[in-house]
Amino acid sequence: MITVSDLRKVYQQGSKDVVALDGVSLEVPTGKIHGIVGHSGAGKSTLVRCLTLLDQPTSGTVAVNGKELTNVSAAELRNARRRIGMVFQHANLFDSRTTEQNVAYPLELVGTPKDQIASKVAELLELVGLSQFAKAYPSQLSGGQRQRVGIARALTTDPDILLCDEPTSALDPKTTDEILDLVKELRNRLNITVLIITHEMHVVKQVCDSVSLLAGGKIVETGEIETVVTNASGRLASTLLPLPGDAPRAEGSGPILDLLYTGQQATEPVISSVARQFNTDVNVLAGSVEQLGEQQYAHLRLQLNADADVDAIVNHLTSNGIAVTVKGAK
Ligand SMILES: Nc1ncnc2c1ncn2[C@@H]1O[C@H](COP(=O)(O)OP(=O)(O)OP(=O)(O)O)[C@@H](O)[C@H]1O
Repeated sequence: MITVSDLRKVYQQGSKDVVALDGVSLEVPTGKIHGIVGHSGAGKSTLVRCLTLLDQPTSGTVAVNGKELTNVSAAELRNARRRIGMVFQHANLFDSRTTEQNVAYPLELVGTPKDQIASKVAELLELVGLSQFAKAYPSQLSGGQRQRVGIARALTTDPDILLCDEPTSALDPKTTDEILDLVKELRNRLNITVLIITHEMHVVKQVCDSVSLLAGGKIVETGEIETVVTNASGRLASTLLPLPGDAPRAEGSGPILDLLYTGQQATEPVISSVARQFNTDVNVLAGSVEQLGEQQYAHLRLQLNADADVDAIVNHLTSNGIAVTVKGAK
């Protein structure tokens, strides 16, 4: 488990203070995969640097399994850093080292005996599916394979947390999915806690149990995927489950409703039940149905008859667990 409490980072730029992190608090339980998304300048890189203790936060704490990593002595810093394994956008491998030598590097740095290094490296290469590439050099590996080496290297210290900073941003869609599948498999096998910093919503959809939106150095929205996707007033719902951009324009003056809901409700005949019970036509203006993790989610934009009883219909839908926003009539 990682617990971030009221983390602040203020940089000095000349006489000006730049508040890069403005009271970030976050708790990710053991074995969960949490995504952190945000636009450029939101504070993602600063958060990564503070979590990996490369940068000292101005205030606030970071704790792994209840043990505080911030404010440790210089002597303890190295051990504290080992609790968090780091995966970067580019694997940053040594070109002159083979796969196994790259993975061995962090263990050599701390003087691990050679036989222990050999068995640990073999175990990790097996885990990431690269045993047959142990003697290959980075130039002989694909981008996805290089990222697997980076992941194996991040696991050499048996970290409690795997912190992945834009891990798939340099990869094509197929390789992205393979790496995300690997991250999920590692979580399942090692029960490791994973934090993924990303600007790709696909990553969140594919692999995350929960997500936070970072903006202006603050977490402005956070929660389990199911909660944020069906929170009609949140910013993440429409980003995770956008309607097609070329949705047909509404015609007439009938009210327009946006519906967000999950698998359980998706199996109910929502549209026909509204039409039947409330005696209105229901025109589907746009729709998006997606599988996120194990669940199916739907986002529908409907137009009703001008004289439809909107309040009663909204009540009916919300009592069935569907989040509804009335977009007004056009
Ligand atoms: N060393 C620094 N000195 C001064 N200001 C900084 C420093 N590092 C970051 N900042 C500022 O802090 C804010 C957050 O920057 P940060 O790099 O963390 O954002 P980001 O979300 O990672 O953006 P990107 O996705 O573009 O990398 C920005 O306003 C940035 O200018």
